[in-house]
Amino acid sequence: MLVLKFGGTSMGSAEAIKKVADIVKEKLQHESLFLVVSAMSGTTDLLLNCGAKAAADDESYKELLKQIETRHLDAVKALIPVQHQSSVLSMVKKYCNEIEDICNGIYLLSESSLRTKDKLVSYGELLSSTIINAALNHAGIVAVWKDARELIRTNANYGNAAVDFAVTNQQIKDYVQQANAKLIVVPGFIAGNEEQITTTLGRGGSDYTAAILAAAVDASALEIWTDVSGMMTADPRWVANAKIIPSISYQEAMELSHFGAKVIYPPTIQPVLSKNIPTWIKNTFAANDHGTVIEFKSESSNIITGISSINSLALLSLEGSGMIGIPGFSSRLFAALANAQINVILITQGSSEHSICVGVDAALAGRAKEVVDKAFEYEINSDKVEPLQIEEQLSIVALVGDQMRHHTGISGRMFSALGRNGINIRAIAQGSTERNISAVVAAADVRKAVNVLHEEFFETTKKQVNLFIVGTGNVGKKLLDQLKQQQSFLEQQLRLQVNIVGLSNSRKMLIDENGIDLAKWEDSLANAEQADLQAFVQSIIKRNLRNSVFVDVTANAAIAGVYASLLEKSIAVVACNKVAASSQLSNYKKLKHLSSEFNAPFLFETNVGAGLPIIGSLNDLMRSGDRVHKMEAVLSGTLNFVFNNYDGSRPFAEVVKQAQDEGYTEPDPRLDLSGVDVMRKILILSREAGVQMEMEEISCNGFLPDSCMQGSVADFYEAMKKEEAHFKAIYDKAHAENCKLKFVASFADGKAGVGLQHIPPQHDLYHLYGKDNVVLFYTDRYKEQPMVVKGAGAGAEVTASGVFADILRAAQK
Ligand SMILES: NC(=O)C1=CN([C@@H]2O[C@H](COP(=O)(O)OP(=O)(O)OC[C@H]3O[C@@H](n4cnc5c(N)ncnc54)[C@H](O)[C@@H]3O)[C@@H](O)[C@H]2O)C=CC1
Ligand SMILES: N[C@@H](CC=O)C(=O)O
Repeated sequence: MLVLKFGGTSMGSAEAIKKVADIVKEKLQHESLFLVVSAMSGTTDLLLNCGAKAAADDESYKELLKQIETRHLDAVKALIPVQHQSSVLSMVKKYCNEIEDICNGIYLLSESSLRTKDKLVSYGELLSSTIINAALNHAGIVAVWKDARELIRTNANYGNAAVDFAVTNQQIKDYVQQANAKLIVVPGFIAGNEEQITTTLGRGGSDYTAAILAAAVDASALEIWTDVSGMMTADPRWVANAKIIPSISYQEAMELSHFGAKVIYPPTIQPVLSKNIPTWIKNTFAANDHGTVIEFKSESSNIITGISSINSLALLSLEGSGMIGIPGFSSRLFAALANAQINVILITQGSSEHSICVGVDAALAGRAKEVVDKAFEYEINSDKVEPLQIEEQLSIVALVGDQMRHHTGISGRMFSALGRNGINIRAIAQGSTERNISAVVAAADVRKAVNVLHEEFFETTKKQVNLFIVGTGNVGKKLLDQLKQQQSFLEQQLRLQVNIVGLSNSRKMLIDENGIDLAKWEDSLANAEQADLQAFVQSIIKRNLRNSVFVDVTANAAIAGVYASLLEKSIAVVACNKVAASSQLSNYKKLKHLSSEFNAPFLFETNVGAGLPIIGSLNDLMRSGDRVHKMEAVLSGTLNFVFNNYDGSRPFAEVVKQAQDEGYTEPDPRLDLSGVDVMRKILILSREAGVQMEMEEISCNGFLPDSCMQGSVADFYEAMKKEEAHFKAIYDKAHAENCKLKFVASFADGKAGVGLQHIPPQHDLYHLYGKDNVVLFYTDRYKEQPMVVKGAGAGAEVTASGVFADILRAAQK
C-alpha cells in the first residue's frame, strides 16, 4: 500500500484538485492507496480567524464564514457536473452550518477553548476530503472516505495531541482489512480521543497523519505532495541558487525541518523512520520532477546536505561565580524553563562553567526571565549568580549533513566564511553526532549568513560579487563597458558572477538586487530616482549582501567620507578617487585599520599611475621585508603629456585642453597643473612605504602662475592663454640646455617633494613619452639598480582596468 498526502496548495483550487486526481489515478494502477489531504490553502487560518473574531464579539466573523462556504461550494461546482452535485453540495452546506453554529456559540460565550478550536479547524480537512472524494468518484475512481477521528487515537491535549500508537495502529489495520478498498480518502490533521472528541495533531499535522497511516500498514512508501519539487539546500526565497536535495537521510531531514525547512512537518519523520519507509517530497504541479527521497541513508556524497535557520531567537545567559563546580545549576535552569513550557532550542556552556547560555523563542524571553530569576532568587540576592541576561534580535544558522562527522575542518570553513563577510557569531553549538553545526548571529545578518554558507558549501563553482558603483564619468563609463564585456568570461573562467546591484552619479541612483542590466544601464539610471549619498550607503548596509564591494569612481570628498561606515560593515572599498588615501594621516590610518579589523579590502591601486602595478609592487616589497630608501618618479600623465607635446608651436592652454579631452586630467585639471595631484600620489606612496606623512610636509616647486588658479576652470584656460609667454620661457630655457621638462616627484630620507625639473638625455626619466608614468624604487634589495615600473599613467581605459583588477582582488579575498 502507498500513502499519498496532498497539502493545502495542492487542494487550493479546482484546477489543482484535478491535478491531484490525475496523480491518484496513475498511482492506483500499481497499488492500493491511502489518500490524505489538508484543508484547502488558507482555510485553517480563516477558521481560526472566525473563532477569534467571534470570541472578541466581532460580528464580522459571519463574512469570513461566507468566504469559507463560497470557496468550497465553488470548488464543488467546478469539479462535478451540475446533475451530480446535490449530495456533495448538501454535505458541504451541512459542514458549513455546523461551523456557523460553533462560531455563534463562541460569539454568545465570548470565549473559545482549545477543544473548541480543534473542533472548529477540523472542518477544513473534513470539507476538502469530502470534496476530493466526491470528485474522484465522479471521475470514475472508486474511493471510500474514512473519518481520521475513527482511526487515529490521541490523548486530550487539544491543539497538539499525542498519538496513542498501540490503539491507533490496531484501528488502522482493522479498518484496512475490513474496508478492503483500493483507495481510502482520509482528512489529515484531525484525530479523536478516547471520548470520541475531536483533537488535532499540531499545525502541519496532515503530514503526520500520513506518516502514521504509512507506518501502521507498512506502506511501500509515503509521498508528500506539495508545491515545491523537494527539500532544498536552503530557503529559495533567500538563496537564488538553492538546489533540490535528491536524497536525504531521516536524521538530516529532521534536523533541516526542525531548523525551519517548512517542507515537512518535523514529527512526520519518526513513524516512517521506525519502519524505514522511503518518504518522498514531490511537486503536484511538476509531477515528473524527481523530488526528494528521505531514506535511512542518503545516496548523496555531499558533506553538507542543507543550510537552515531559525529566526526570532533570544539568548538567555545565566552567569556567576557561584555556578562553578556546583552540580545542579543547569538542571534547575532547564526545570524552570520546562515548567513554564519554554522550549530550549540551543544550549552552550563553556568549560569554565562560569556561565550557561540557552536559546529560546524570542516571544518567550520575558517569561523566561521571570521564571529563571525566581528559581535563582536566593543565589541572585546573595550575589552568586547575576539576574538572567537576555539578548534579542538573534537567529540561528545551521549546517546540516550526516557526512560532516567524517570530515575535519567544516566548522573552520563555516566560521571563516562568516568572518570574512563580517558576520559576528554570538554562540556556537554542535551536537556530538556532528550532524549539525549551529551558530547564533544577529537577526539582521541571518539572510546574508545563509547565502555566504550556501556559496561556501554548494556553489564552490561560482561566487557572486555584489558591486555598488558611484561615478559614471570618463572612468566609470569605461569600467561599466569592461564589466559588461567580461561578464561571461568571469563567470565561465573565474567562476565569478559579478552583479552590479547599485549605480549612482551626482544626479541619479539606481539599486536592483537582481543586477542592473549593463546593456541599458544609461537609460535605467536616467530614469531612476534622485541621487542621495546617505540613502545609497544605508541601502548597501541594510541589504547586507555577501561579497559586497563599493567602487568609488568619482573625485568627490563626500564619497570618500563614507568609506569608514562601509568598511566597518565588512563591505570592501575600491577607489580610484585619491581623496581618502591622501587625506589626514589619522583618517588614512583609520581606514587601513578598519579594513584589517573587519576583513574588508580597501584597495586604491589606481591612485598612483592609473592601471600600472605601482602600489601593489610596493606592497609586495614591504610585505617581504624590504625597505624603501628613495623613490624618484614622474606621476602625472597629464603633465608628462603636456611637456612632451608643448614646444611653443601651439598655445600651452591648447595642449592642456587636449590632455583633458583625451581623459588624462582630473575632473578639475587645475589639480594636475598645480602639482597637487602629484603631491597626493607621492604622499600615498610614502605612506604605503611605511612613512607617517601629511600633505603639508611635501614641498612643491610649481610652475603655474597664481593668476591661473583664480575662478572657474573656464577662467583657468583664459588665464593660461594670457600667460603663454611664461610657459614658452620655461620651455625655451630647458630646450636651450638640451633638456626635457619633467614634473618629478621624489622621496628620500623620509622627505618628499614635487616640482618641475630640467632632465638631461642621460637621465633615467628622460625617455618617458606621451602620458607615461615611471617610478624608480631604491630599496635594501634594489640598491644600485632601482626597481622600475613604467607605462601609461593616465587615461580612462587603463584606469578602469586598474579598478577592475582591484574589484577582482576584493572579490577573491
Ligand atoms: N583619468 C585618469 O587617467 C585617472 C583618473 N583617476 C581618478 O578617477 C576619478 C574619476 O575620474 P573621471 O572619470 O575622469 O571623472 P568624471 O568627472 O568624468 O566623472 C566623475 C563621476 O563622479 C560622479 N560624481 C561626482 N560627485 C558625485 C557625488 N557626490 N555622488 C555621486 N556621484 C558623483 C559624477 O556624476 C561623474 O559621473 C577621479 O578621482 C580621478 O582622480 C585615477 C587614475 C587615473
Ligand atoms: N590626472 C591624473 C590621472 C591619474 O591619476 C594624471 O594626469 O596623471
